[in-house]
Amino acid sequence: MDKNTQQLIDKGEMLPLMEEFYTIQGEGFHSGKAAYFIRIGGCDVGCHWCDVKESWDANLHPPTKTNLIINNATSQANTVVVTGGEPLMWNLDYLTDTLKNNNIKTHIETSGSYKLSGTWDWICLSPKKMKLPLNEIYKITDELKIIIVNKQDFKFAEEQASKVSKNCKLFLQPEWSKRALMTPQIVDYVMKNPKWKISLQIHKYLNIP
Ligand SMILES: C[S@@+](CC[C@H](N)C(=O)[O-])C[C@H]1O[C@@H](n2cnc3c(N)ncnc32)[C@H](O)[C@@H]1O
Ligand SMILES: Nc1nc2[nH]cc(C(=O)O)c2c(=O)[nH]1
Ligand code: SF4
Ligand SMILES: [Mg+2]
Repeated sequence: MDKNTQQLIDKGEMLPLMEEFYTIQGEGFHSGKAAYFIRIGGCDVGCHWCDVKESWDANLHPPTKTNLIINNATSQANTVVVTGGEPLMWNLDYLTDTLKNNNIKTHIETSGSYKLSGTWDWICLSPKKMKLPLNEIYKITDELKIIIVNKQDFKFAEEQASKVSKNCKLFLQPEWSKRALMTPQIVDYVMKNPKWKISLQIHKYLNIP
């Protein structure tokens, strides 16, 4: 990569964009809400069940001018969800400052394993055992979303819930390929522990992006 592109990436004026699409938020607290998704490439967390492994190698996703992404988003939506890959691998200050100047709500989906950048109206933290969130994000996270792959993940969920603020919304989401086995266990767990809610990936049931 040339020096100029690298400098623009460092300033957040370019980002390795994988895809952008206007859809319905399918997960968690804002499930059902129309939102423009910006998926930035690059992730080194390595969840074996990740549903966007194509995002992992940032080099496969061309550096794109952040202003172009912003223009596309603001012409279509009033809420943007920044996801990846792991979006916090990149400087998101320029993206979110400009979106907010345009009165767009900024939401992020993150594992929290990199330093926070950007200004957020909504932070959805989905911690991963292989690369835990940095401590700084727990207290400011609006929503904790734990992926349930097996029974041990309920214990992990409670450990992670003990670190967030008391106002943080708590969600358990079945890992997609294990949903037949784990969804009934989540239903049972939520009825016994009603501080949690279940989050289904409704976009996958609706066959939308
Ligand atoms: C693809 S990740 C990208 C953002 C960030 N890397 C993260 O993990 O939060 C977006 C959301 O999808 C969840 N997710 C990924 N693969 C999944 C799967 N197979 N089943 C259920 N949820 C999944 C993640 O835990 C995260 O909450
Ligand atoms: N519709 C829809 N909702 C989503 N919520 C979180 C997603 C993500 O991949 O981060 C996602 C996604 O990929 N599609
Ligand atoms: S942290 Fe997110 S993007 Fe990275 S592997 Fe895990 S689910 Fe996929
Ligand atoms: Mg997804």
